[in-house]
Amino acid sequence: MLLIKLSEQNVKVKKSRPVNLNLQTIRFPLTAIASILHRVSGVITFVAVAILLWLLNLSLSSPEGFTAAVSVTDSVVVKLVLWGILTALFYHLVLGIRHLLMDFGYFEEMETGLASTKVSFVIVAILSVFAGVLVW
Ligand code: HEM
Repeated sequence: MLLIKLSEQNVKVKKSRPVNLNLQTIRFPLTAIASILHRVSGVITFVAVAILLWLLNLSLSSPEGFTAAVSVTDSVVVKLVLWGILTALFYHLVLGIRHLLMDFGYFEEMETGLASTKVSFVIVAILSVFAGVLVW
């Protein structure tokens, strides 16, 4: 009996809490998405350093190694990976500079923060096209 009463009380307490666990109703603002992607691009860049150092080492090891490195980068999949790495690096760089500017007190208001995010996205898109031209 006591247990039932206690569990009824529990249910009442839980029901009165303002919870919103329906993920489909939660919308992140653009600035939050930019921030999450900045961390993701940082992790991609971190992993990419190992891949690029391996490729550099292979290309510098010997003339045969250089030919091997060239043939590795000849495949479409590897080109796509390299393009993704460069895009992530450009994203991290541009949004990182925006972040540092915010640390200095710029773009901290809602409107300027949103505007600087949009401008950063456009710059990254242009640099991403440039990366594609470099890779292909
Ligand atoms: C090899 C190069 C780099 C790697 C592997 C790297 C990696 C990372 C990672 C993993 C984070 C996320 C840390 C976290 O959210 O807890 C981060 C944050 C950050 N990175 Fe980089 N990064 C690199 C280069 C750069 C460059 C060139 C800039 C210049 C703009 C930069 C600016 C920043 C800033 C400002 C943050 C802090 C963001 C925040 O506090 O939310 N990073 N970096």
